[in-house]
Amino acid sequence: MTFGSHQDQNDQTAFGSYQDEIYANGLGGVMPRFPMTYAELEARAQQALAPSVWSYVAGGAGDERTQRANVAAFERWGLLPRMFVGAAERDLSVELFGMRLPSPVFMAPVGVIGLCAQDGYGDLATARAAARTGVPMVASTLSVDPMEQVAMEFGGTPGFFQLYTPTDRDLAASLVHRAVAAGFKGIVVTLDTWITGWRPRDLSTGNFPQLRGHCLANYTSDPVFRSRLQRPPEEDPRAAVLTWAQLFGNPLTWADLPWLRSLTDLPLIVKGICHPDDARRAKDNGVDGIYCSNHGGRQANGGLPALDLLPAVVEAAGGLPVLFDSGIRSGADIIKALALGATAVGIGRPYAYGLALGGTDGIVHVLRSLLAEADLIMAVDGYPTLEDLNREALQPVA
Ligand SMILES: Cc1cc2nc3c(=O)[nH]c(=O)nc-3n(C[C@H](O)[C@H](O)[C@H](O)COP(=O)(O)O)c2cc1C
Ligand SMILES: CCCCCCC(=O)C(=O)O
Repeated sequence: MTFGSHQDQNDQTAFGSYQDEIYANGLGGVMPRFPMTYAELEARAQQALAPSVWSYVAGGAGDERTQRANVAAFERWGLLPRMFVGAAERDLSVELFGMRLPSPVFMAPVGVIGLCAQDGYGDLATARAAARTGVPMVASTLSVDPMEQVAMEFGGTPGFFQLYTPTDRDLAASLVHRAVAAGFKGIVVTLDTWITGWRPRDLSTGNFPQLRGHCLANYTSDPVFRSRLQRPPEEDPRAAVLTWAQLFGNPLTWADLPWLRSLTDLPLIVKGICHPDDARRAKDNGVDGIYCSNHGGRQANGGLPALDLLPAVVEAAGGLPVLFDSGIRSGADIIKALALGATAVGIGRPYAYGLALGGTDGIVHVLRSLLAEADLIMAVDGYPTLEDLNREALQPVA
C-alpha cells in the first residue's frame, strides 16, 4: 500500500500497520513527505499557512500560558509497562452513544478549518479524512461550506455537529434541525465561547476571520438567518457579517438547558465543562455526554491545564461518556488521557496543521501517526484493550 493512499475498512483497525508502511516506503528510498514529529509539523504548517491564518490557529489567550500548560500537563504523567501480557492483538475500538468506533479519537471542532486548506475547502477535506480513517469529525458551526455538504463526505463514519448557540432561538433550532436532517449523529454545544477570549496575536494583526465574512456558510445558507436580513448576503455581505456578530454569542444559563435538550433526540454533548459540579448538573439535566476542554487555551488564560481537571470531571459525570481535548500532541498523550478516564479524545491543532501541509492526505497522516503510536504503546506497555487502560497504568512523574 502506498503512503497516504485510500484506506480500506481493515486499515481503520490495524493502526500499527502505518509504521510498517512508512518503513516499507523508506526502504524503497521514499522518505515520508509529511513530518514525523509534532515540532516539525507545527514548523512546516507555519510556513504553509498565510501569516494571519497561522497566528489565528496557533495562538491562544493572553500570553498563552494555559495553552502551554495544557501540553506540559502530559509530561507529569508516566505510563507503567506490564510484561507477559501478550498484547499482540490490540482492540482500540470504543462504544460511543450506541455506535462502535474503530478508535477512541475524534477531530475536535475547528471553526476556521476551511481556511487551513490550500484550496479553501478544508471542511470538505476534513470530512473526507474522517471517511478514510473512521475518525469522526465534529464539524463546527463556523464553516466554509454548509453542513449538508460536509456531511455528504463522511462516508460511513459518523459525524457530530458543534453548535455555537445564537441568541436567536429560532436560528439555533434551525441549525440543529438541519444537522439532524443532514445525518449528524450528535450535537456538541460549546459553552465557553459566546465571546472571544483576549487573543493578543489576533488583536495585534486586527485579524479575525469571521469578521471578514469567512466561515459563515452555515448562517448564510440558513433560512432563518436569511429572514433576519434586509437584503440577501450575496448582495450585502457586510450587513450579513454584522447581523452574524449580533446573533452569534448566547451566554447560556442552566435555565436554557431544557430548551437545548428539547431541540433534538440526538445525543447532546456539552463542551467546555471543567468543573465537577457542572458535569454533575449537566448529567442531572439530561445531557448524554460531557466534553472536558478549555478550548485549547484560546479563551481564558490563567486556567488550569485541562488534563488536570479531567479525573474529577470523569468522576462527577457518573458513567456518562467524557470526551476530552486540549493539548493532545502524541499517541502517548492519547493513552494518558484515556487512562485518566476519557472515553474519547479530541485532536485539535495537529490535524489543522496536517490539512495545511497536505489536504486530506495530510490529516490522514496526522491521525494515522497518532493512532499508530498509541496502538504501539499499548502493545509495548502491555495494555491490549481500552478497558486495561485505567489510573493504575499511570504514575505521576517524580
Ligand atoms: C483555530 C481553532 C478554531 C477552533 N474553533 C472551534 C469551534 O469552532 N468550536 C469549538 O467548539 N471549538 C473550537 N476550537 C477548539 C477546539 O475544538 C479544541 O477545543 C482545541 O483545539 C483543543 O486544543 P489543542 O488544539 O491545543 O489540542 C478551535 C480551536 C482552534 C485551534
Ligand atoms: C465570537 C466568535 C468566536 C469564534 C471562535 C471560533 C473558535 O472557537 C476559536 O477560534 O477558537
